[in-house]
Amino acid sequence: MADGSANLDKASEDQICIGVLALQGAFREHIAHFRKLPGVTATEVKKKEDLKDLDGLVIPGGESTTMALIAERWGLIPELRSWAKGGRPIWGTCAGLIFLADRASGQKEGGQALLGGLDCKVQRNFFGAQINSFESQLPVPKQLQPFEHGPAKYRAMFIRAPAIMEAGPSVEILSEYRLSAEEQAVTEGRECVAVAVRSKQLLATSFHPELTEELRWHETFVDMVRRHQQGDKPGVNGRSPSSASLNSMSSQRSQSDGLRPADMPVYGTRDRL
Ligand SMILES: NC(=O)CC[C@H](N)C(=O)O
Repeated sequence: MADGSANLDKASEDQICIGVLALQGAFREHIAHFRKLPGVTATEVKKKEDLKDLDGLVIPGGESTTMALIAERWGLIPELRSWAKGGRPIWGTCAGLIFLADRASGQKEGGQALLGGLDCKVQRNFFGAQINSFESQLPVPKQLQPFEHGPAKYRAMFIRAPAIMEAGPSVEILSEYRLSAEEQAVTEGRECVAVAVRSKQLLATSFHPELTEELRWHETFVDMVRRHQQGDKPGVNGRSPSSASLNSMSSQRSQSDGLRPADMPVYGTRDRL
């Protein structure tokens, strides 16, 4: 009995709790992904009390103006700001990236409340309207390479997606999207935009890993959370994942290079090979 309870204590020590802002958008999909990872509890955040025991927070994709309006109406903006001030890890996907950015263009009239903290300028709807949504296979960034499993490309879903147009010196660019000649014609010849970045405890992606079978972005965020708990700095190039996350990683992937998984083939492709 005594041994059993000691094991339980150990298990709960390693357990981390990730909250996903659940006001609007793709929060259920994120929660389902996190729940596939051992040692991770994932929970919805709808009110300030839900922030209390979290180790990490995700701001999902959806519609950033609507999400900001609901958060304001429910009095959550100051609570989120003070939670973020603690330097705890936050991951913003798509609308969540807009939420985290210090500067945004293409906002609706009157703008929207941004949480800020990420020294970036994002352009809302950079890749066009809903009808222009697409998916692409992008090279796995070297910062994810320590997790050496799965294909060398990851599947990125861009849904009315923003792009990161400018990034400050503290921001590490994890992934870029190379623009086609056609796309460059409307971006004054700019060749690529950033679509995934990390800065201190913040991770931000333009695309939606939670809508694919890809788990490596979720594993990366879990690793950031564990490192933060251990008082460690966020991972830098070439560093191996924390031992706890190595233990938690699934070593098998059903995908193989070049094969599109049969999860959500909903959009046309713009592959950058
Ligand atoms: N899929 C998304 O999260 C789209 C974000 C949307 N373009 C916005 O401004 O909020």
